[in-house]
Amino acid sequence: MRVLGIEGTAWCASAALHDAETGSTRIESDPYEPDSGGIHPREAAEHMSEAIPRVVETVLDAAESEYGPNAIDAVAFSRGPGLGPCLRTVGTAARALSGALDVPLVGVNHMVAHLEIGRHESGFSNPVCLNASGANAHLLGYHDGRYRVLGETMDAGVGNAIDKFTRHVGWTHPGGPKVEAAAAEVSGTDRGADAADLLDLPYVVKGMDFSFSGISSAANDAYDDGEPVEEICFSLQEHVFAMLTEVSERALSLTGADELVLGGGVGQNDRLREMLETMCAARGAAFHAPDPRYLRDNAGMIAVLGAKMAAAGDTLAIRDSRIDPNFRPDQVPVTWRDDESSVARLGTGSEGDRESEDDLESEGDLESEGDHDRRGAEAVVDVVRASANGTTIDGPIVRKRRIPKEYRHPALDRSLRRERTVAEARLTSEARRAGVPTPLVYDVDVPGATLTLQYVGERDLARLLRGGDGEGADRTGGDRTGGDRTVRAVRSVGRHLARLHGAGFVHGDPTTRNVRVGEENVRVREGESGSGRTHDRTYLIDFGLGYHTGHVEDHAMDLHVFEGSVTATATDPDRLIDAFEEGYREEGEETVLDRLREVRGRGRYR
Ligand SMILES: C[C@@H](O)[C@H](NC(=O)OP(=O)(O)OC[C@H]1O[C@@H](n2cnc3c(N)ncnc32)[C@H](O)[C@@H]1O)C(=O)O
Ligand SMILES: [Fe+2]
Repeated sequence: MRVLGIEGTAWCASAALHDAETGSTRIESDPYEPDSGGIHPREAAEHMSEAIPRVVETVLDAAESEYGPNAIDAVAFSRGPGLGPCLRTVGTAARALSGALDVPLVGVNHMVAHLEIGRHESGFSNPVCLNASGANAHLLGYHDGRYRVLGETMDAGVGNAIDKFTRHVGWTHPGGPKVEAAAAEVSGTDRGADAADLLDLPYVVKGMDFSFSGISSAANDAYDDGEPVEEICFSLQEHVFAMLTEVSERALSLTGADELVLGGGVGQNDRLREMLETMCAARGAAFHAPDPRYLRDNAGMIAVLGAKMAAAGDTLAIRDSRIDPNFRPDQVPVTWRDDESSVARLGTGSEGDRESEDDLESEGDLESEGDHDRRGAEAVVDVVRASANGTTIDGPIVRKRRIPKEYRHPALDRSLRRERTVAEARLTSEARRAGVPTPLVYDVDVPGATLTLQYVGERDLARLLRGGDGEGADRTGGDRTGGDRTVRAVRSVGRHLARLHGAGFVHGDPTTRNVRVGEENVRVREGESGSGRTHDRTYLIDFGLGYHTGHVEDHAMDLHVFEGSVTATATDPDRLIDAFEEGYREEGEETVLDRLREVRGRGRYR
């Protein structure tokens, strides 16, 4: 199968021919280069209408001279997301060509193409995908027929966030390569590792979501204040890419996946690639970054995915082929994958750390086996048996140490570990005072970034979700189905978050991994059969990203983060999400739920 791909979502007019049999791809691109400032939508559209026919013709001519008159089996085009006027030009050209050549039309989601090209090249079966492009920044993972958004920017795309600064400085689009070159002047000297070179900029991650609006403005302010532009560029990269690397690691940890692929134009940046590579190496995950010509916008990725879709029969009738400027990656039914398994691999044995922890517990040999290590996304957790903990504390304890992250600038790393250790200690206790079950905090060692905490629960909610019906059924006494057990657990998480918000702070990272679930004995009520009864207690842990805030938006984000982690990993997310929101409604404010719906529906392509 040979597919003609056409790309033109914003700045790059491009056509490509991909031959699925030989694997060869020929790409012809013509970028729009504004004389000043950023992308002007009207100019970009004008560029597309001139350049698209040209690049298509070049590729078609080459195809015909190589393969003869019936060179093309399908025409694939990027349907969105992107700038409407640009997309319309591409759509019109693609429809006309599919008619003229009498071959099927394939509508490709540009963001899914950015991620599939890495999967295609690497041969990874089920990676977490980081899309770092101009107008977007997503973490995606395949689950139950779609690429789910595990995390994403809450405002600007990563490239746009950087370009906003370069526009302020007066540099032309694209700004990313210029920032990289300027930053290299700092990191090229050994001053790079020196704390003095790193400007303090906002670092905002919320679970696997993140925000760049504050950092762009702070970088602009630093420039206006006379900070050297190289140092701003260096600090901007260190912060922005560390945020992306951190959320990628959290996604690997949440899903249990051990493969990461990179996509998008910002992926051409060496420092970002280096950070991701370092992070993956440290946790034993495989990492793949495609060749730069497949990272920046190009029609090769459209043709490669187009060929897979066409082979799966996933083609479009002309009347259904409208473009979609807000086309989200999770709207695309994935028809072309033969591997149906989910990116979420918890409980299948590929994720050693949590698995062995739970085995240890279920065999009831925590005390006899002794100490046990676990490595989460940011900390190493030691479970210490009761008789060896050297205290009078009855029951196992955990020592949780935030380990240095080699990928991060040392000064940034130190301050994050310190801040989060302090926040966790403080908010874990505050939450308990607000009536939310949390571990007792026995000791805080701020310089060592280490907390000593009570061991709570038996397993995390992520594992309970994966366990499905079988797991909970016989462990909960009167409860018939584990499904009900998980529903009750998520409802209580809703109540817990409402209480935190009522007390004036957010958890910051309420994913299913940060909820522990354990049985608790309750007294037998009169007339009830059976010798005893237990019910579940759900604890919130890991308050390191929490902070005090009364903003409805921040409260809604907490709910969004939790729902994101459920949607990405649960088999029947809708029921769970309803229960979670019911729980929140019981104790929280309706305005927060209204805002949550707004956050969810927000188009983020700016
Ligand atoms: C919707 C679609 O039009 C859009 N595509 C897009 O933004 O082009 P893409 O090629 O994926 O990414 C361009 C961005 O990539 C940045 N970029 C290019 N080289 C870079 C580098 N060396 N370091 C940092 N950023 C770089 C540019 O500054 C620009 O912001 C998208 O994928 O979001
Ligand atoms: Fe792109």
